Amino acid sequence: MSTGLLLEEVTLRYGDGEEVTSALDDVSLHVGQGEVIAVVGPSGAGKSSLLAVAGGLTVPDSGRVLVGGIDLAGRERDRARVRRERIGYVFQSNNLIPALTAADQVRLPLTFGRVPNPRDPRELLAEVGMGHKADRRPHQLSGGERQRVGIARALVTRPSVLLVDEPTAALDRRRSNEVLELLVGETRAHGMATVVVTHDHDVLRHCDRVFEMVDGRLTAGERTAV
Ligand SMILES: Nc1ncnc2c1ncn2[C@@H]1O[C@H](COP(=O)(O)OP(=O)(O)OP(=O)(O)O)[C@@H](O)[C@H]1O
Repeated sequence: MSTGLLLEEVTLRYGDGEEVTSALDDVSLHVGQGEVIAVVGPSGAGKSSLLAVAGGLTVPDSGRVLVGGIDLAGRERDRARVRRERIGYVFQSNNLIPALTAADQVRLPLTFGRVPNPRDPRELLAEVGMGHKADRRPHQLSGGERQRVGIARALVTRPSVLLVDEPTAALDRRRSNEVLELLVGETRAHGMATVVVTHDHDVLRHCDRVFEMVDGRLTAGERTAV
């Protein structure tokens, strides 16, 4: 059984006839447990498509996607369960629900269905350095603090795969580094396979490997040249 995240010869096309776009063109990738990879590339290259397929939100036209050894090719109901229990999503820092306190944001993923072995939301907030602000709402938090809450929310189900989209977009250099250190630390401590899509070159030095996506194709990239 493969662990972490495995994509095998994945293709995803949009449109038909002469208007076909290959959003993902024969993409293969293995991200091991405890490993953080970065994906960079120009706008429209297929990075969001990669996250959508890896997260079981979009079913590819061909190829296989395995999350913690589980094939996402099954029924939608099974895929929804894998999404809920095994995949964590972190988006840009403005992705919290305005009316909810930090503690309630982190609890939220546990309200959509049974989760086998959740982490304690308050303990988790303390672990990401937000224990003292657990009762605050998003507008009472800084961008970096909101991002920490978003990370805690993604971790509460103990996911095996963590998908992270532009985590530093709204942050200054110091906050960006802190958020990346947190993501890498959590990835190592909990044996997740973490994929970070980014335009921020500062992010790359925190990652174990860097990939470049161009026209739907994924290739090993250089930390400095991309
Ligand atoms: N629902 C859709 N219908 C048709 N084409 C789509 C759809 N979603 C994405 N595409 C196309 O697929 C390609 C890959 O898009 P994708 O959003 O994955 O790129 P991206 O690398 O995430 O871009 P960005 O950095 O701008 O977010 C693009 O050519 C895009 O126009």
